[in-house]
Amino acid sequence: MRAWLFDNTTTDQREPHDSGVPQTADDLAAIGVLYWHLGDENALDRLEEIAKERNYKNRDQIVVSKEAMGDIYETKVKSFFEEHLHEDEEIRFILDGTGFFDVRDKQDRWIRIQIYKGDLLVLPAGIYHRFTTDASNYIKATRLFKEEPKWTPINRPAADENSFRVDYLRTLRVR
Ligand SMILES: CSCCC(=O)/C(O)=C/O
Ligand SMILES: [Fe+2]
Repeated sequence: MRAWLFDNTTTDQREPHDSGVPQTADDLAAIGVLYWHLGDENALDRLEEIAKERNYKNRDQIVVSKEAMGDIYETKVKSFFEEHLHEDEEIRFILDGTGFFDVRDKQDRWIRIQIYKGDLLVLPAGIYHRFTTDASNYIKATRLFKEEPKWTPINRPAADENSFRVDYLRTLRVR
């Protein structure tokens, strides 16, 4: 994982958009974003331990690529990049490839998080975020869920009064 403040330019979303201001795992933890690098050896055993500790009961796999998605790839990548939240954690273990998750910090700036094979990223319920593939146009991930998947993305600003959003902001003490 590597993270930085997004530069807010409007060129292709798949470019790094690196402002040159790095962000650390502690900066992410301050907004409730959890990160582990599970490595190559024993990564799956470690994933099972964390899934047990955190009660992640369900999972599936997703491949985001032109090859896997065909004609819907570009539409799908655009929809992942709409600013949204979920009423459950978004939990992704990266099996292969790379991509960018953008999350809003307390000052409403975008932090861009580049994720790699062996990374486990957990976004809390209620955080505004978006996802894009990078220039490689390929990522393969395990998606984990506490219960049945709650897929529905709730876009900003419609989600501003959502109770999961309000609760999340309370945990940050910004509301
Ligand atoms: C690397 S997983 C693809 C992105 C995704 O599943 C999602 O829900 C983004 O918000
Ligand atoms: Fe999402």
